[in-house]
Amino acid sequence: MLALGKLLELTLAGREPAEKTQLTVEGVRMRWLSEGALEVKPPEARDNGLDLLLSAGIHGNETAPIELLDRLLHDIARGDLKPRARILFLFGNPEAIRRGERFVEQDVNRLFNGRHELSGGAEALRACELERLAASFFSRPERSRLHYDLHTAIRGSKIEQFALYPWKEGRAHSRRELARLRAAGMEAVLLQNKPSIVFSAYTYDQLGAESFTLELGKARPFGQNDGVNVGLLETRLQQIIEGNEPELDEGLDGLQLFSVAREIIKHSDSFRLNLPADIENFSELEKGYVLAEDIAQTRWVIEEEGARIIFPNPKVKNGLRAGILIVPATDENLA
Ligand SMILES: O=C(O)CCC(=O)N[C@@H](CCC(=O)O)C(=O)O
Ligand SMILES: [Zn+2]
Repeated sequence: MLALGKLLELTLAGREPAEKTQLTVEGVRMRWLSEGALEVKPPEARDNGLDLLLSAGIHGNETAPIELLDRLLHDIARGDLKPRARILFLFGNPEAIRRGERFVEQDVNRLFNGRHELSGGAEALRACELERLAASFFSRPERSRLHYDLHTAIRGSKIEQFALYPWKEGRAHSRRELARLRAAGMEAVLLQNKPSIVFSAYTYDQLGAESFTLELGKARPFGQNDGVNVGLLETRLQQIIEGNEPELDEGLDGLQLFSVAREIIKHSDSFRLNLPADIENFSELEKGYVLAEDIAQTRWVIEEEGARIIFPNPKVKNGLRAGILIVPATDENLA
């Protein structure tokens, strides 16, 4: 296999490759751009006009998605997977990946859309670099742009695999992309309804890509991901890469849709979340339940019918999201 196919090994070792560009037997050009960043370019005659950004390891302990991208890259480097799409592979937070931790000082996925400019440190610089790499990759006009930012969650989930679809004023969520996600094994999609500071929101909002955060299961260390079944997603990604994806109809085939009712923001060290430590994502919450309490007698009381909680995390820094309250949504506003 070509050395550049070993992007993960290089990243884990903190090494730069001796040769920055290599050609596979199929004439596919692989170009190392920076730590954890590799561009794959099919020969001109085979290029189908899709620019596909695949990122993982924005959180360093979420290893199943990193292993998935590593397998795809190996297959390309060996000539077993023959891309028709141009692809950018990104391992988001190399130092956190090496340490097996969500982040070192700051959560990189809270530093996009301008936020990295408001702070310093290695992770703010990395968020800036990831924005620059994505912007340069998605700078070619007249091409389709697709970004999947792959994650696993801190806790178990009543709905194992789901996507979060960013929001932008005046732009409708695409039914076709939802059908594609369903075919890739996603069981639910959270349709966002306000701007956000995560990576997928940046590429959606600023770079015009169809972008998603995908949650694939529970976060575990490298080599312990048998319980995370990425089979359907892996097959669909191989098809997208090779440009032989089966026709998608517009049916959503049981895909559950949710929208955000409220984001629970932790304002102070007095913040208390009234949920058991082992609560699963998508757990339902009764009307009237006091979900959280914070400084100055602030109380978060459930008022919504059919409310559920995802990503509850009282340990986040003050000012950040400590959970999302979601409610069922319909498909009526899809384009
Ligand atoms: O399990 C958790 O609490 C977090 C899992 C995770 O990292 N999720 C992403 C979602 C990004 C988005 O909102 O699109 C995150 O919190 O960064
Ligand atoms: Zn994550």
